[in-house]
Amino acid sequence: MKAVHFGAGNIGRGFVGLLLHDAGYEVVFADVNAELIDALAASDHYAVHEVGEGARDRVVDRYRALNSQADAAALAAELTTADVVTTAVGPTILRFIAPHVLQALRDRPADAAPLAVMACENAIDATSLLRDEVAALAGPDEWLALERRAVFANTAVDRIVPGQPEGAGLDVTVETFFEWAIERPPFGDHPLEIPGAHFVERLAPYIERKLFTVNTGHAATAYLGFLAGHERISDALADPAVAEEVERVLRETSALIVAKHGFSEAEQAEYRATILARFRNPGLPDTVERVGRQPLRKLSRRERFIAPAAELAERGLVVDGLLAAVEAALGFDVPADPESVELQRLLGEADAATFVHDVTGVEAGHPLHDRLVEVVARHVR
Ligand SMILES: NC(=O)c1ccc[n+]([C@@H]2O[C@H](COP(=O)([O-])OP(=O)(O)OC[C@H]3O[C@@H](n4cnc5c(N)ncnc54)[C@H](O)[C@@H]3O)[C@@H](O)[C@H]2O)c1
Ligand SMILES: O=P(O)(O)OC[C@@H](O)[C@@H](O)[C@H](O)[C@H](O)CO
Repeated sequence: MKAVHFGAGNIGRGFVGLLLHDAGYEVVFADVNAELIDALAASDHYAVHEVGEGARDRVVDRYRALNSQADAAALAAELTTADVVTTAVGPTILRFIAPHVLQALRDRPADAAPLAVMACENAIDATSLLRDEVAALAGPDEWLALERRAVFANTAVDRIVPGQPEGAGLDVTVETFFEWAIERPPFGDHPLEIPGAHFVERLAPYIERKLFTVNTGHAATAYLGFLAGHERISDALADPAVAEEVERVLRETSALIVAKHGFSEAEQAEYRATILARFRNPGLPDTVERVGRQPLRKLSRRERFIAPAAELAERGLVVDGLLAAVEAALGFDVPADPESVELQRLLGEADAATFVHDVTGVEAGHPLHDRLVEVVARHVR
């Protein structure tokens, strides 16, 4: 069994690659970072160091590594005989992966088992997004012939893998916790066997619970922590003023998760408490800059703040904490992050209504719209 995994970064090496390896797959890492790929190719293993209760070290071996930009022919050959394709590159990069997947479907023998494609990104329906990019590249006629050569399954992945310190090499430090939920129905009678993953009939409750609890809480901690002058996520949450605000945000998104997906209040409260304990893990050197990265993506319509706030507002429920977190995000000014630079440029140039329209995608007339404009108006310069 062979899996080609795009994105040999933190979650790629520290989670998806590890679980595929443990499931018995020969993993082929594909990445555009030449230095990383050369280092992976030059080594025959790397270690995943867990931190936290019950931590143990794991070794990933029997992998190969390919530069997906410089060595497209070798990548195409690997894809032709792969069973599984996964990605962990970031949702905005999926369109660059689509041509490789299309080529793989074209090159595969018509009678080969369908290629299982799973995008492991923090985004709702990320695999569907990738499939739509592949279908658009193919065009309707060719897609009709090719689509049966693949199974596209949406997934939700959860494990905090911080940026790795300088000099760590290929090894990755991760938390002990992990969850990988995969849509079951696309596989029909032939589900994959990945012991670390669980297969679910409907992914929406899992991805929304994860994105609107873990990632909403994480991003709120990052933006509020950044403004309070904290560098690490664990330090930000040790600040009572930040912790109180983050808990307020999570009470709001929990109201939505419980109302919409039928998790009980007790179950959701326990999930929330586990997550806050994970953020507080002092052994995890996670930073507000990593967690707050790409603020424009995080402020977009289907993402961790605006999606739950919009649905809560539609239901007439409280969104004050989420709006305070959105306001904190507007203060994320990190020169090394191109989206932060762009955010600050927009705040300097656009009027509040244009900013709300262009960045959050919330339209005039929506119950959240005017409140967002009020928030942004306090920050446009
Ligand atoms: N780190 C986490 O805690 C975590 C947890 C769950 C989900 N995720 C999600 O996983 C994805 C990756 O996050 P990460 O933290 O591993 O980021 P990362 O920056 O560490 O890794 C991303 C990797 O993708 C590579 N890449 C970029 N463009 C590429 C391309 N065109 N083709 C192939 N590779 C390409 C980069 O070189 C990099 O090695 C994101 O969607 C993130 O939201 C991250
Ligand atoms: O990866 P992002 O930028 O979407 O979000 C940053 C973090 O919240 C995220 O990487 C978490 O660590 C992860 O989602 C935990 O499962």
